[in-house]
Amino acid sequence: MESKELRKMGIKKKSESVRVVIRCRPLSKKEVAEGREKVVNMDYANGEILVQKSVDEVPKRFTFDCVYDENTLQKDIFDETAFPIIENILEGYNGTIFAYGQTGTGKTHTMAGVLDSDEHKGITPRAFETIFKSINIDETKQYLVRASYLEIYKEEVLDLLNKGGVQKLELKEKPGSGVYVKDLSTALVETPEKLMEIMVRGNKNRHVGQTKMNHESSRSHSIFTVTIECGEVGADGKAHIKVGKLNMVDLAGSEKQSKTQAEGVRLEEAIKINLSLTTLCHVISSLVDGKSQYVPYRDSKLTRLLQDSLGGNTKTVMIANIGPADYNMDETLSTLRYASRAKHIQNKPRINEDPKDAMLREFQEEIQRLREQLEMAGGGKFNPNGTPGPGGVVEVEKVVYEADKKQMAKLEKKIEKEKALIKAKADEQRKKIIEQKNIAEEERQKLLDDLKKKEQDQEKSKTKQQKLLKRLKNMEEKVLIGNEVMNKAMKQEIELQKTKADVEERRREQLRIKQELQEAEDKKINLQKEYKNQQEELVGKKAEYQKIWTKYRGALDEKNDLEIDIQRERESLMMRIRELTNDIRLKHLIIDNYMPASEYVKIERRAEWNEELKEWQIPNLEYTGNNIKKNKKAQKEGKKIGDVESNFLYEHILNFEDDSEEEDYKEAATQRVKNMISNILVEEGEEEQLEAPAPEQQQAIYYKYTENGAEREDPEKSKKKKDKKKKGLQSGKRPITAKKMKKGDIVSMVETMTNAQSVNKIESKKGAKAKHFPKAKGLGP
Ligand SMILES: Nc1ncnc2c1ncn2[C@@H]1O[C@H](COP(=O)(O)OP(=O)(O)OP(=O)(O)O)[C@@H](O)[C@H]1O
Repeated sequence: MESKELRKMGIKKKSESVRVVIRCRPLSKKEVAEGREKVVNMDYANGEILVQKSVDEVPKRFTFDCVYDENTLQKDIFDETAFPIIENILEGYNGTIFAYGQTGTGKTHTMAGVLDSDEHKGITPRAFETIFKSINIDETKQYLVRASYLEIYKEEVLDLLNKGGVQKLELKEKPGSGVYVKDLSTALVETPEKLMEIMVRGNKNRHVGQTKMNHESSRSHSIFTVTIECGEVGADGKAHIKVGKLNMVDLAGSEKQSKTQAEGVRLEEAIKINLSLTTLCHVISSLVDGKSQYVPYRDSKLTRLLQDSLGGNTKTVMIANIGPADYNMDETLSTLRYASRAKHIQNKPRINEDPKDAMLREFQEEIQRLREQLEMAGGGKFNPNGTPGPGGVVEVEKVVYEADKKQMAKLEKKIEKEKALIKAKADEQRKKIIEQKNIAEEERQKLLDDLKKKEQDQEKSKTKQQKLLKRLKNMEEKVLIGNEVMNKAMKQEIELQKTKADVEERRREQLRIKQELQEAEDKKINLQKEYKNQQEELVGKKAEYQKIWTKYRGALDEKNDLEIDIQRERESLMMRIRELTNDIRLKHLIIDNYMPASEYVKIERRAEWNEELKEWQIPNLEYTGNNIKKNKKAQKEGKKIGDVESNFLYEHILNFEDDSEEEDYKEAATQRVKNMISNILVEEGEEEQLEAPAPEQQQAIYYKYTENGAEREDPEKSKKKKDKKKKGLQSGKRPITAKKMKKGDIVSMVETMTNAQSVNKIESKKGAKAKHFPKAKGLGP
């Protein structure tokens, strides 16, 4: 059904994919000589290609509408791939056949081939023949065929048929008819031979050059276009014109500079070629990924001219040419990937019906005018069966054309005869005028001139008739109509091609279904695999989960145990902290109340941390205070000087009733307090002396303890006091608390001593003096 009718019925025309076939050329002689390996394997029956560099590599698999290996005949690839498109062109569709691929892979061989070889000629010359065969066997239609040939060289559009030399042309766009080339030469053709002539002429103008990869490399993209207009009677009984356009495109090949080693002009060409091919790939990608709003057709002349063929209203076949050799594997894979993508491009082919600018209509109108003029000029009846003319019934038009041919032949003879008759008549009359004797010379001349003019006018009229006739003949010759007496063999040939194409179409359909089924099957298997994997994964995960759960439970128990342990430890630490805090409070109490702040600072400043023993140490302990005294005593008694214990407390804090009590306490007390409160006090500035100790010179510092705390005692006074003590005199100022103290009971001693009330009482009694000594801190009332 026609697209117009479908549209009227609100049915949208179905879209169809770009058909993609692959052709692999044989290994070249050079490649064989170099020992190149074949990495491409083709399965024609399944439309499959496997690319594999080595046996242990997983092959890369691609499927296409059809795949052709190196043994494929030119005729077969034409019949199966190009013929169906050509059939559609004659029905008013636009069609594009384009060859794409790396340089030197056989694009030109596929499209043009060897023009003068029946066996090796390519798609384009075969298309010429088929077009005319198809026209000739159809007696019910009128056709007008015209051709143009252009190339895109370094991003310039050049007219290959321009008689005045190659000319740069501009691209224009017309709403409705799309992109076209302004002022491109068009040749009307009536025979396949004329098309061939045109092609050969155009090829001479093409940019072809030698590269490292191909000794006759196309340096430009070429497009040979054949436009076929067809007049026929539609279902409505009226004549309609359909216009089909066939583009045969031989692209320049993509090339890697590293391989072609192109330089200068060749490199310049290669850059432009690669740029436009990259744009072509971008166009393909944007058409296929479905996300792009924008398709970059305008980024190159090539894509602009192919706009209708890719994602437009054209039936398109892409022939992707590849090489079989290992060293081209990357390019082969790249071509196959793009070809694979191109399979998904959707076009919406439609029949071009009754376009306003159909040339055939202009021809029909002109022919009608010529007939009428000839008739008026006495040329006889040109339309014996009425006036079919433009828009008339083609069936009748064909009869008219046949009648026209006879009429024209008759008219031609008649005009020739009439012309001869005019001349003969004029000659006879001229003779008579010359022979007349009774007229003046002047009058004779006038008669002769008049005769000549008449003869010329008559001749002119006949020449005009002849011109009209020739023009009519020419125009009618261009309008092609099937020939009833057409060679039976030719008809059979076309029929055979049609049948072959039908069979091929069915085979492809089957293959497509098979591929779809295979894809569905693969998907199913993958899903099953995935499902199986998921099930296995689930079992694995369950076991893992169990493991983790057990671990978690264990960890939880451990955490609880730990928490209990920590709690326990915390409690014991708290106890320890309490103990220590109490201990520290005791130390503070002792320091604050029994040691002047200045002395405390001195001791603190001199204290050193012994990392090894993890304790604070005061250097030169043995050379200080009572130790010296003790040492002296020991020396006097002839004893050896050994370790001297601090007797600070003994000497300055406590007074005991007897020696044994004294000794016991001394032992206990020094153990607990000796590191905190040393009895070694060295006057500031004595450090140097400490370096080289002279015990006799060391001056002991003494403290006296009063109810108000500790204060430094004058050494002289202290000496006297000691002397007194020696004499058995009791000091009246002895601390009351010391007397009450039990052995080792420091805390009770401190508590007694620091009883807040008594301290307060003392403070209130002593007033300002008490303030010079720190008070016991941190103890409860
Ligand atoms: N199928 C084939 N059978 C035999 N020979 C082939 C085949 N395909 C290509 N060749 C040969 O390989 C060579 C290169 O082919 P061709 O010129 O057609 O490549 P191309 O793809 O058009 O290259 P470029 O892009 O450089 O123009 C030519 O000599 C051609 O005859």
